[in-house]
Amino acid sequence: MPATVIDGKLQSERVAERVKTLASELNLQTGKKPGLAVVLVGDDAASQVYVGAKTRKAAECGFHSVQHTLPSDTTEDQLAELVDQLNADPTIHGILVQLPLPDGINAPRIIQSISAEKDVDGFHFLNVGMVGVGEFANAFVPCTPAGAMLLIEQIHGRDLSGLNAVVVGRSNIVGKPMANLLIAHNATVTVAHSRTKDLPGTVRQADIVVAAVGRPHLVKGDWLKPGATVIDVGINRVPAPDKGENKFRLVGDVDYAEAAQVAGAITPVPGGVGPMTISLLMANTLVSAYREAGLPKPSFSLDK
Ligand SMILES: Nc1nc(=O)c2c([nH]1)NC[C@@H]1CN(c3ccc(C(=O)N[C@@H](CCC(=O)O)C(=O)O)cc3)C=[N+]21
Repeated sequence: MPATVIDGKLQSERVAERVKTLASELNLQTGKKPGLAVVLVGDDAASQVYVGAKTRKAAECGFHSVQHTLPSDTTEDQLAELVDQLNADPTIHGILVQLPLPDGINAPRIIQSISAEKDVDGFHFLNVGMVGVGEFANAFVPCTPAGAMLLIEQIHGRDLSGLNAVVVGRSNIVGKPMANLLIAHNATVTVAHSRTKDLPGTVRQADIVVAAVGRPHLVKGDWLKPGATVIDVGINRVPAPDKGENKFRLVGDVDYAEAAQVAGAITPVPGGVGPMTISLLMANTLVSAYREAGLPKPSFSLDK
């Protein structure tokens, strides 16, 4: 039986609807709007697309949405100055500095200079540490792993006791926080990566596979346990000569055509984890605004 397709676009719209409702309630109660500042340095084409999508979604959710686009020759000190200004701006509850930053800018320094209370990407060491120790009440969880968890929740519920999860990839942005979230939800977690001895055999143990390595079509159908849930975090642009010269298409880290024959449930690319990332950015910003207003934290579990 072919796999259930997990509709990330639909689920992301459900999250965004809830954000929008909660933003308007905040506005009625306090006269304030959640404020999101997105900072783009340079003219990377893919980054421009993503940043535009974030700025637009924030406006759709009824936020105060600002985009700062800086030239590629911006200095690290100039960027740090902008971050300081946004840290001090009471109308801004979330700051996102789009990665990657141009060569010559110390990205870790810039990211760590964002105030932890406005770090809606969840990259500040304070947020990383809180997620690491399972202290979620005041943590911003990175948007991609948080979105992936909500999709997993649609299939397995919130308690993953007794299930084996294999995360392929150990990045600070996805793999490591993903593993922490899965552990917090009682899964038995393996983090595999390029130095893992038997990657196919390791993945075959998984009831839940999260692929986040940035290698197009790495995970094959015969790597999967039949019925497994497959969450494909990869967003790879590959040449698509069938669409014309110099045309590209997006593919995940999973060979979808093969995997869909074996998996129980699978996320597509596009239309899977990507849209969830953007909606969870809105959710984090909303939560930040509620916190600043002294209101109780809203939850974003996607009950069916
Ligand atoms: N500080 C920072 N925070 C980020 O969260 C961040 C970042 N830097 N740098 C780049 C990556 C990438 N990222 C994506 C978000 C949404 C889609 C997304 O919505 N993708 C659509 C397709 C979009 C398209 O067609 O290109 C989909 O998968 O359906 C993709 C990629 C956030 N990132």
